[in-house]
Amino acid sequence: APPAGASGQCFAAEGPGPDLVCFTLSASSSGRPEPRCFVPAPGRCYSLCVPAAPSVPAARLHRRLQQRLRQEPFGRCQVLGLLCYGAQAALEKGFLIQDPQGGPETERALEELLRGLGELPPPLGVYEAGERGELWQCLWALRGAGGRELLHRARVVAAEEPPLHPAVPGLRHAAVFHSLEAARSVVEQCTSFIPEATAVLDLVDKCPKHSKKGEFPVIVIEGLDATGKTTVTQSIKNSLNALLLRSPPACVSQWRKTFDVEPTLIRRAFYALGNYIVASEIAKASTESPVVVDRYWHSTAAYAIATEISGKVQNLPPTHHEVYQWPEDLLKPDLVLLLTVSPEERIRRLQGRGLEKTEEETELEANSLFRQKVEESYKRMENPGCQEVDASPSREEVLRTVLYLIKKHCGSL
Ligand SMILES: Nc1ncnc2c1ncn2[C@@H]1O[C@H](COP(=O)(O)OP(=O)(O)O)[C@@H](O)[C@H]1O
Ligand SMILES: Nc1ccn([C@@H]2O[C@H](COP(=O)(O)OP(=O)(O)O)[C@@H](O)[C@H]2O)c(=O)n1
Repeated sequence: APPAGASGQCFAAEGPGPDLVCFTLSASSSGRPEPRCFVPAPGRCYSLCVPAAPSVPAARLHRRLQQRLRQEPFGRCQVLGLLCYGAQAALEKGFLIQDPQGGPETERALEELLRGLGELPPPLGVYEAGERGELWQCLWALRGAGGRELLHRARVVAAEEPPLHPAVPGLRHAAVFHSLEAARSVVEQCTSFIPEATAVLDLVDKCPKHSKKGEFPVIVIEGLDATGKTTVTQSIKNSLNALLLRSPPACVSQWRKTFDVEPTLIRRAFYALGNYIVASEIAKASTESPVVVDRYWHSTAAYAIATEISGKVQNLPPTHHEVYQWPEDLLKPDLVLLLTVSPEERIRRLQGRGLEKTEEETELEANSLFRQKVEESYKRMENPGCQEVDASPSREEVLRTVLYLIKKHCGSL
């Protein structure tokens, strides 16, 4: 909900610069300081937002806007992610577009972009400085024959940062799925424009529902890229005569590149379904031998949370939040080990693998925040939680530690 005392809407801009900037829109001044730096003169500032409710058409519209705003003539603008509360305090997701030059071209291009979206395009927000330097937002609905109608004009005043990041309440429906049905229904809505969605659903529907674990232990290895999951899971497989599985499973991995370019809602639903397919493989395999799994639900949830929650680690949902709870209808492993290494060691290992040798400093900074959020989300997972393993020592030593923990938790094998 908008922060207490907000009499209109609240805006939270994301991106470089301030982490979460909140503004209240109100008919009269609240006496709070004016956000003077919001539109740097002689620049102009605009907003475009679509409903943040978990709907496939809205998610695709957001993605379309994002792609168009990366093209010309918007190259000279700074485009920031924007979360805002619209009518009836419903969360909206979109973009704040800052044009440092402030000519008429950007506004014309934005109008054209919106008109190109077909019927009922989202309104265009235009920010204007008032006579005394105060800031106003005008919300324009685009009409036929090049016309537009003013829907709303309101004063922009600074607001306090809300106690919860605005994306937190919607996470469970927009990115972190807690049931097969929830993920399935999203992918089902995509069959008309993603042919692979039908193939994924066919595989899911062939799996027995509510798979039960066999008598052998099931161990999941989690961690960021290059923390040593492949190395450790291979070694466990050899040491314990275990079957090695991974999520997403081989049968859907050829479709990853298709779903990876889709909006969060669709992409995360695909990975969630992958976990249910793996669950049925685990159920079968664990009647015959120990099973080791390279990534599972904790990866799907932790990456989804970390990408949806912009800004600093403190913006993550608080500990014990419902997003950190294991889905009730997904087979639970006996033990989940989280491999962690220092950022420096992780980069050494990435480079050793011949990937990403050079990175811009700013990107590294963004990556570092992202990495921290993924790791912290992993650590907050519950029921089952992740047990952390320092994976910085040698391969042999890491394997010894992991085998010791498996014996301790799963008894003699
Ligand atoms: N304990 C370790 N010490 C040093 N290098 C390691 C260790 N474990 C893995 N590596 C190396 O680090 C790189 C990433 O490991 P990998 O197992 O592929 O990680 P992941 O599967 O988590 O991405 C590989 O080149 C691997 O050989
Ligand atoms: N169970 C899983 C596995 C991967 N993923 C996604 O896939 C990405 C990493 O997968 P990957 O196979 O490249 O990882 P590595 O094997 O390189 O460590 C993450 O960014 C997640 O977004 C997921 O959501 N759920």
